Amino acid sequence: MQELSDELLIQPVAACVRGTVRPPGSKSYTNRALPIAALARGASRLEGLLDSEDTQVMMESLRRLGFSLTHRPEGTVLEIEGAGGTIPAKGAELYLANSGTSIRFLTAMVAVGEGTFRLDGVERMRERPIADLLTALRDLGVDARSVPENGCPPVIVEAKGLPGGTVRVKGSTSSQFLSALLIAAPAAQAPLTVEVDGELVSKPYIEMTLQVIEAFGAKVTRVGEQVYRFDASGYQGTEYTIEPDASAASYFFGAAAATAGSVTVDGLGTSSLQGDLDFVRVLERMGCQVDMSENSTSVTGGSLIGVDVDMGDISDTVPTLAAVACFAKGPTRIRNVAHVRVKETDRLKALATEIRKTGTEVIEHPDGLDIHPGQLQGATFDTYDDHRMAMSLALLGLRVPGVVIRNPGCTSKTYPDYFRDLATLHD
Ligand SMILES: O=C(O)C1=C[C@@H](OP(=O)(O)O)[C@@H](O)[C@H](O)C1
Ligand SMILES: C=C(OP(=O)(O)O)C(=O)O
Repeated sequence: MQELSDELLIQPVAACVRGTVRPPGSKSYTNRALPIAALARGASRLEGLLDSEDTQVMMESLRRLGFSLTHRPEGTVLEIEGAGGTIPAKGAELYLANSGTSIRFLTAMVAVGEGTFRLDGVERMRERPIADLLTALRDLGVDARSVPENGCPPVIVEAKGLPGGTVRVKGSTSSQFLSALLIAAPAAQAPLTVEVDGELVSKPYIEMTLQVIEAFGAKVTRVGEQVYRFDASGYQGTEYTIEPDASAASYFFGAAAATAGSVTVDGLGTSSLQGDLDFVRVLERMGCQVDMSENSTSVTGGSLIGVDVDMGDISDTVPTLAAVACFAKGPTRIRNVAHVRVKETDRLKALATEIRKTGTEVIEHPDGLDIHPGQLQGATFDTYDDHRMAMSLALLGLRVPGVVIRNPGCTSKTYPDYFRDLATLHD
């Protein structure tokens, strides 16, 4: 873990960034593999997992739920003894900080157990919606409710097993509600069919969820477009390797683009299902060269042109693009990402506020941003306790002198060593 003070001055590169990086394990895969391994029969061994706040709160919660987790000295290897579709603890209080995946996945998971489970997080978590998931659980017969009755945490689940049947869930605010039900479904008491009700944001995460479910031996039948049937036969423990995080990789690709440099990300290539790897296709449209092999991806920057892009499927990379767009010739329009207003912070408002400090004109739309690049000046950026604000705004400092990141330690949510790794690319 890096020691960081309250403010970090970003050193501009002399010419451009160059090098190879391997970001830490994927948060999304780690936080799927952990609850699934806990629900499985027998032991699992997870390799390459992410060790950061979002995964620590998941691991700590699984311990509180009575599961046995053993970290190997290698750090990124963990062994976990599954309980065959049950929850050992008869009730627990779980603290999930500001980890959306953790609180959503665990809210559905604890329904398979017995007892009273309370799930809560930081102040901001108490503003992040979970109502659509609670509604779906109640429709299935689970007593699950928002304590303040505003559709947000804290949440209480009075569990007595997850019934089978058919359930519809809304996915227009977050895909995590659907993923949560899919993860719990193989441990239901009877066959369960899960259907998406209406529009679904962040779609690629659903393929990731299904991939992990199947890797742990559960059978899922795709009955129709966004209709999934499970036969309640449960999960089987296994050895599972987690690839690097594609959202984290976006900052290094962004660094190559912003400085007309060249960066290779090791461990992520054509074989990856992580939607955020498609961020490189946006950079390609802006004028970068992208080279992908099965297990690595390289981006080489050149002169950049602005783009008009729908980021609904890859919304965690909105802050990265917003930063890179400041170096392009011509405006960039980011569309279809109203759902980023309910993440760690309202990212559209926060990005507009902070990027304007550089002298760039930014227009905030209900579902996106317009960025009109101009002469850039240094600025001290507030980061709103949002790891992605800190990681993306730092890219501006690679070229603009005087960029300071406030509370750089907030990257510990998903990437504690981010600034150390970014510094390895300096020329
Ligand atoms: O399922 C996942 O692992 C995630 C889904 C996305 O959330 P939404 O579906 O809420 O957009 C993404 O923003 C988050 O970082 C991780
Ligand atoms: C939105 C994010 O995370 P989560 O929803 O899991 O808190 C993120 O990592 O950008």
